[in-house]
Amino acid sequence: MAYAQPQVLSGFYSTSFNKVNSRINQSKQIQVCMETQRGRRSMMSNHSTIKVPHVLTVAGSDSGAGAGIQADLKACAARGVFCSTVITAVTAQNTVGVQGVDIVSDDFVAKQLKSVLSDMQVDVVKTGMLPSSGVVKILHQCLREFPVQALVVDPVMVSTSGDVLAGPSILTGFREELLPMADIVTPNLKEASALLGGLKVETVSDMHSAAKLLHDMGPRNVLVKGGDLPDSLDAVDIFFDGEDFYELRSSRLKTRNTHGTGCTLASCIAAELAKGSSMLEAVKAAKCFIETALDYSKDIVIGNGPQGPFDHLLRLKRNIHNSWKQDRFNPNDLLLYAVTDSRMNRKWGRSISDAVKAAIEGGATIVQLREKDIETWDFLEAAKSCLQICRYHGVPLLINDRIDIALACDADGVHLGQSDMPSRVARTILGPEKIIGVSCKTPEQAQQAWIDGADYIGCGGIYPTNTKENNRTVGLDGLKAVCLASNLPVVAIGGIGISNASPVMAIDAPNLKGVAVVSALFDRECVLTETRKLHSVLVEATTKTK
Ligand SMILES: Nc1ncnc2c1ncn2[C@@H]1O[C@H](COP(=O)(O)OP(=O)(O)O)[C@@H](O)[C@H]1O
Ligand SMILES: Cc1ncc(COP(=O)(O)O)c(N)n1
Ligand SMILES: [Mg+2]
Repeated sequence: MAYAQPQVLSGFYSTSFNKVNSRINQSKQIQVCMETQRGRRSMMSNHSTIKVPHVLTVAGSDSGAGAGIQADLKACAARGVFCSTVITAVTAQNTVGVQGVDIVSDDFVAKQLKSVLSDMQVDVVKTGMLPSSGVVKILHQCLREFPVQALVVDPVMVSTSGDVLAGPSILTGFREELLPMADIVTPNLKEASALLGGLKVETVSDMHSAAKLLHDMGPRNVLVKGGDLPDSLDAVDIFFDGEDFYELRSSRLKTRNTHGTGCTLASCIAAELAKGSSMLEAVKAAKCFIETALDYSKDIVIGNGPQGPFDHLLRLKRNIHNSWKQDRFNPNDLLLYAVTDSRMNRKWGRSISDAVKAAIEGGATIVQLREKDIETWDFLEAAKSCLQICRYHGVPLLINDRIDIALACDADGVHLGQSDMPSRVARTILGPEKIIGVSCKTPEQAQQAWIDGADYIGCGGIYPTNTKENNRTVGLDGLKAVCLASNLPVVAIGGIGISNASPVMAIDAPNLKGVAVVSALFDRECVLTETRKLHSVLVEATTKTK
């Protein structure tokens, strides 16, 4: 079967996703910027207890720390998820290859599995090196006894260096026990071929066929990874959910440091699932992470062999290198901008921090506290507790108007109106590292905000709204004029919700990064559900080719 040739998108980190309709064989090109795909919906149960998203990896140890358990731990740490470990084998491994394998006994694997699963509220299990059919059987039994939210199976068989990590004896266990209970299986070309009894899997077209055949073995989703596709300019993976095929393409980085990409990809998928992402979102986020991490690490030198490890913790490194400019504000964080309103919270009987927590669980990517009618003391206390929640999830917290509150709680920045403190004065007070946003209705105001050292512009009201009295509506034309005139990223605000966010995002302006919402999230019974719905709408809108 021939598949439509996807167009390769240009630009830095331009992972692209090409949905191929399985029936009519037409393709739809969609692009996702990796930074917008951060899953942030972890599960927190109530005010005082925080449920940490938890992945359990069942895999082998790699002494060189590029792959296996070590890669899984680092990948989960990088994605903000707790990771526990059941070790199935200890390998003596470096950048040259695998010098030895010591298999952990079936009984002791069972003991580790029971220890963790019986006690630690695991959300997602991810498997890597399973060196014997006995281990596959034990895992199958344990997962029946202790069911988890999702199972990610990376059917590791041979290392990149060509050394065997699990022999053909495990194939039956995979086919009969693990794949039918898997939510996703992520074979590379060789593994897909082995699972399919030696079928040739060498081209993108072969990968489509393999994904379909593997899906028939029972897993809910299949990702056939094309890291080893010969002569491919892109790193192409094929995702099949049983209905549609997606070609996930990212630029192929020229680097020797690709040892552990498969383990990392599967762990990232597991981590995103544990945080509440859908499968496709999780896979896209994981693919984007690999591309960024490989690019960041392409020139590092560890070891003398042909297969180096890469650096998973690039974010921490960036901080160490003090390049704060990249880290302090990411314009893509404007995607789903939640603005609180104390009146609405009172109406629905929830605290500010409960509202913020639910919005973040639903996918809010930045939060602004806009509390017009509370005492300073109460505002500061609320800001402190919201900041704790935001920091935990890596979501920036801004304060509306009140520079004093922002400074007192060390929030990430402020949002200012045209009649508040001018942004150039705010910048001198707050210093270079804080985020400053400014509300603008006209191209002139947008130009001024840039001159004054703001980081982003809030443009609105787009549609009529009751949240802000006497607020002139600028409409989609006004938004477009501001975007065109602005050197800064823009977030649209005013009367936007699930039903009308798509046309806003569809205006042809690359610096329009997202929508800010008040009532659509907070004047509703369930903030979490509404935020989730809006998040899906925005992800869909930003991934469609304009
Ligand atoms: N040089 C590369 N540049 C960009 N992405 C890559 C590169 N090599 C592998 N990948 C990606 O890393 C992930 C793991 O793929 P692969 O290397 O095929 O699996 P495995 O490590 O299990 O053999 C895939 O998403 C693949 O596209
Ligand atoms: C313990 C262990 N698990 C998995 C892999 C596969 O990783 P890669 O395919 O990148 O070599 C590995 N080399 N070692
Ligand atoms: Mg690899």
